[in-house]
Amino acid sequence: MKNKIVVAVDGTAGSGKTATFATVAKKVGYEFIDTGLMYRAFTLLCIESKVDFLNKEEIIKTLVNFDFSVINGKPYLNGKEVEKRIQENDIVKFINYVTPIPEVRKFMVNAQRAMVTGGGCIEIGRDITTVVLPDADLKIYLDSSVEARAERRFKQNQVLKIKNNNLEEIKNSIINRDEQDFKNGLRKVENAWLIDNSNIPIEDVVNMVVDKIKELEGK
Ligand SMILES: Nc1ncnc2c1ncn2[C@@H]1O[C@H](COP(=O)(O)OP(=O)(O)O)[C@@H](O)[C@H]1O
Ligand SMILES: Nc1ccn([C@H]2C[C@H](O)[C@@H](COP(=O)(O)OP(=O)(O)O)O2)c(=O)n1
Repeated sequence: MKNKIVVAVDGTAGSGKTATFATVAKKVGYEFIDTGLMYRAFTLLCIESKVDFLNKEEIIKTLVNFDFSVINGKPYLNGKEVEKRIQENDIVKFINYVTPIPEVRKFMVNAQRAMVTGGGCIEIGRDITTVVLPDADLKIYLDSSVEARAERRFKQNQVLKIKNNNLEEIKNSIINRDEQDFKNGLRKVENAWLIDNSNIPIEDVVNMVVDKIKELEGK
């Protein structure tokens, strides 16, 4: 009888967390939670509520109107499906005003912790191995070079037909997001497994992780 485990994943913007671990979750029959969607959806709510992003109180007050759910793998904001909308450039432009606010992070951390009720779950983000799930059975820190991540995001945007897709701008945005993420506490904790996938095909990373989960389930 295998004992399903809790997997916590952090990593830099565009390193491949979603694509890699959504596939891993499918292969091992685990639930997959992408906490970045929550921050993106909340940023969208702030945009729609026309908040002044320089006014932290206004952003914090908006939390009372924030109703987020994931149904059949798609994110919903106040009952409306927002999967593509929250990948648009305006979200990336404003999200760094939202993610550093302690009251916002406290709200999100509580919600994200409550989503994991036991083994059989993979949760990804920036503070999962450090704050949300510090006692996870398996902790992974995924990273890639800025160049590799910019190239991938550029190609991803082409597929998604994201407007104003510019490689140099993406590279600068990744550098800015990294800076903000590190300020927000993104780091590799001692007992996390570092995977640098700059030159490793996604299929190989998926297989490495699936093997590790199966090994730990058997323990
Ligand atoms: N090991 C890899 N090699 C090449 N491309 C990858 C690899 N892992 C992920 N990608 C691609 O990189 C892009 C960004 O991945 P994504 O999962 O959105 O990153 P994140 O969730 O960390 O922001 C996607 O197009 C994805 O398919
Ligand atoms: N647990 C989390 C998850 C995401 N964030 C931040 C990091 C990013 O700036 C935004 C969006 O996260 P997301 O994972 O969707 O970003 P990328 O897909 O990696 O570009 O939210 C966070 O601060 N804490």
